[in-house]
Amino acid sequence: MRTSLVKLYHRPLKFLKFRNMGTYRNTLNLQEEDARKIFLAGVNSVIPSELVRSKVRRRDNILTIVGTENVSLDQFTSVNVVGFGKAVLPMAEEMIDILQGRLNRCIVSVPEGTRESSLPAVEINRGAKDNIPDENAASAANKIVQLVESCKETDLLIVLISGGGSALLPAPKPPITIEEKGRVIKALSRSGATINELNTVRRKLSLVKGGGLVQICKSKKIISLILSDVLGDPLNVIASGPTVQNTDDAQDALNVVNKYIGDLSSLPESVQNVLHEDVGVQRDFSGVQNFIIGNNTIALQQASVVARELKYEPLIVTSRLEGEARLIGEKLAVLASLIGDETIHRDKIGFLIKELHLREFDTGTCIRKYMQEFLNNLIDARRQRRDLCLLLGGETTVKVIGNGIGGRNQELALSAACQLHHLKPKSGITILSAGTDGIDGPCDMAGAVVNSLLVQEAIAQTISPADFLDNNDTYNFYKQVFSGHNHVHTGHTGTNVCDIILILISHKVSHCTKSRI
Ligand SMILES: Nc1ncnc2c1ncn2[C@@H]1O[C@H](COP(=O)(O)OP(=O)(O)OP(=O)(O)O)[C@@H](O)[C@H]1O
Ligand SMILES: O=C(O)[C@H](O)CO
Repeated sequence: MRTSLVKLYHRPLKFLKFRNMGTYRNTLNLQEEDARKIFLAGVNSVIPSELVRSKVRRRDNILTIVGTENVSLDQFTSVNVVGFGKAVLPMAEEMIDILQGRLNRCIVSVPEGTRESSLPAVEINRGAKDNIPDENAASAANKIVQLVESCKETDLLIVLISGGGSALLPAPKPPITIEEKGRVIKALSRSGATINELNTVRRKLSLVKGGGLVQICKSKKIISLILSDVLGDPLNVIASGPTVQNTDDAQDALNVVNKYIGDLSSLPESVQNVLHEDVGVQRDFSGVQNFIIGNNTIALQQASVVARELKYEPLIVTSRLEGEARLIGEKLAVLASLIGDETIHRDKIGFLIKELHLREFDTGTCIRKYMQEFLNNLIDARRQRRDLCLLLGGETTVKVIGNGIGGRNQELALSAACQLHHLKPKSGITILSAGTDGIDGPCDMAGAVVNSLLVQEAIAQTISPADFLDNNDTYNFYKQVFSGHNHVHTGHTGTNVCDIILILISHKVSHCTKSRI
């Protein structure tokens, strides 16, 4: 299959008029272009079809998931593929191509508005508008359940999973209706339940989540290929773990509901009853394999390769950044300013990193060891007079109180820009924050890229960044200052592995006087 990689749209700098064009501004201009290239490299490394193509190989009738066992297709009577999630159509198309001559059926449940496919073999069902389960998604789930139930012991089932899979495979335990289940999930979500908590409840209320899809399938071999949109890739959370053995306690879902809703009597009786049920015994899962084929770490790693090619010293800080976007933006600006200073402030940097919980959990590295390595790399890079590129992945949050337009990435970036303006760092600093899905909040931009001069330039245009931040109107801030030049614009990328935040720090101290910046 041919894939089109994601492109960036942006107004070239030459059309913009900057005052005081000087060495410092030039450094920032270059950093901005580099930040965009590095981000794009990260996104393009997690394009779903490419991931399937690179991780699944077929030679004659031997199917290999790279880095694991080989499976002979000859041992199976038939091969079926099912998929649910925002990114599974291109994944399915690649699988169909790979399974040529061996595929029985392929059914996917994808969001409303998803494109057509040129492959007639893929049975596309569209539903769950705005990520809310509906009758269309329920009917898709029904078709998928029927196919999975019809699989024989000697069949191979391949399951394709990506973010949004929970809403696209709704099969509530009877007598709960789709509407009732949706109401409970919405109430929890509005009360601030995390995705881990939401999906704990979804596992309890569903026939197919929490390993339920395996439970209804007789096939001895089930292979799941998963594109993770959850920090840390917890298999039971991504799309609520339909092919992962359920290890929940009978009390877990009840605890979540108690925490956020409190009075269970406000819930439909059907939901109350199922919440009180025991978690049943599940079948043998030894023939089930769940593979993460793409995640935020992969995107950060590829971004760091390109950062190095662009002559930066890349330092991956974390793939699990969480917290209030504005606060995180401020802290990252302080961290960048400290790192950009001539003296290395070991204690202050260490304190900030701990405070931000920027640990590289993925490698299992303990925080002390990680900090030591981080500081050593930093000192080395400084000695060699190399520019730095810090890479972070994750997903921050925004409590929207204003009535403006924006998203967590645009808000993080503007808050960082305000802090940089306040701190007046001597090094050139550029911060990019953008969603790998290309959509930040309810607007058509992936995020924004800012630097240590942006706020000064906004103020010179009598634009107050604080007012825009307070009204959660960061989208319009960027539109007004330099006509949206600072936006990161990709359109829908077709993938989603959370957000990427890049911090570029020049080793050169500004030639401009402090008052200049
Ligand atoms: N005006 C705004 N300013 C800042 N953030 C906003 C604004 N409006 C919405 N948001 C934030 O955007 C988030 C929704 O963004 P988005 O649609 O990217 O969600 P998501 O959870 O990342 O979805 P997906 O799982 O598809 O990536 C909400 O959590 C909300 O906090
Ligand atoms: O579908 C879901 O449950 C979320 O996108 C997390 O994977």
